[in-house]
Amino acid sequence: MMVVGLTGGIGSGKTTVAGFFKEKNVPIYIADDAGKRLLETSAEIREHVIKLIGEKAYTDTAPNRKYIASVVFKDSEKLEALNKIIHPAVAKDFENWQRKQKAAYVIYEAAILFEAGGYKKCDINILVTATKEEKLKRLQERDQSTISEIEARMEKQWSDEQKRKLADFEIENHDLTLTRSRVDELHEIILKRGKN
Ligand SMILES: CC(C)(COP(=O)(O)OP(=O)(O)OC[C@H]1O[C@@H](n2cnc3c(N)ncnc32)[C@H](O)[C@@H]1O)[C@@H](O)C(=O)NCCC(=O)NCCS
Ligand SMILES: Nc1ncnc2c1ncn2[C@@H]1O[C@H](COP(=O)(O)OP(=O)(O)OP(=O)(O)O)[C@@H](O)[C@H]1O
Repeated sequence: MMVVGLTGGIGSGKTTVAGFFKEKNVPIYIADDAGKRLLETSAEIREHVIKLIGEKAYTDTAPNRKYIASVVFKDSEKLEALNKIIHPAVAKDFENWQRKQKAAYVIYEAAILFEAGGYKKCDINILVTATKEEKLKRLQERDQSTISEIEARMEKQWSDEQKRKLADFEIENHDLTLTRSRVDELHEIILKRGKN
């Protein structure tokens, strides 16, 4: 079974594109969601995160995501250490999930697919892009984030130029109708590759 990596900068439309593949009954694994779930449920991760970020990282048993974000997105070392805690657990969780899937291919959607090296385990890698203006507008509408909060995250991610060098395909996600037809096209290409 092939693994297709799907990534893109914050607000580029990764989750939206993953939804279009889901409509074609392609199993979708959202790494961000797995990271969130493990942060909430793994006692081992909780212990490591509190050691790294302090007691305020959790209120009772729930992770304080806003607080953790406020620390790590302005401290590259702490972000890297947090990634080292969460990513291996997500990789194991993905392998268990993938074993249960019955499909020609699955999608592994991850915000930092290239930065964290996950693309090396994928047979094909798709990059979703949009203009900075589009991303800022979408995120302000979706999350009511401030521009500085969004830019703090953008600075911790590679540029589209860097990602393009490692991507097999790009989806320029401007008009949703065109994006949907691009997904249809890539779906056929992926199925053909799987047959060869
Ligand atoms: C710091 C955390 C708690 C902030 O949670 P929050 O709910 O505010 O953000 P969320 O997880 O929904 O991420 C929103 C967006 O932020 C960006 N982002 C998240 N993690 C990272 C990271 N490690 N590096 C760069 N950008 C990131 C991505 O564009 C992501 O789509 C969370 O992002 C986190 O645990 N990140 C580190 C682990 C990780 O890399 N998770 C994502 C893949 S497993
Ligand atoms: N082509 C588009 N036109 C208009 N709005 C869009 C388009 N694509 C996505 N959106 C909207 O922009 C917001 C961000 O899209 P989405 O959540 O898919 O991005 P993402 O890359 O997964 O973001 P994150 O990195 O935060 O997870 C959502 O509210 C989504 O509905």
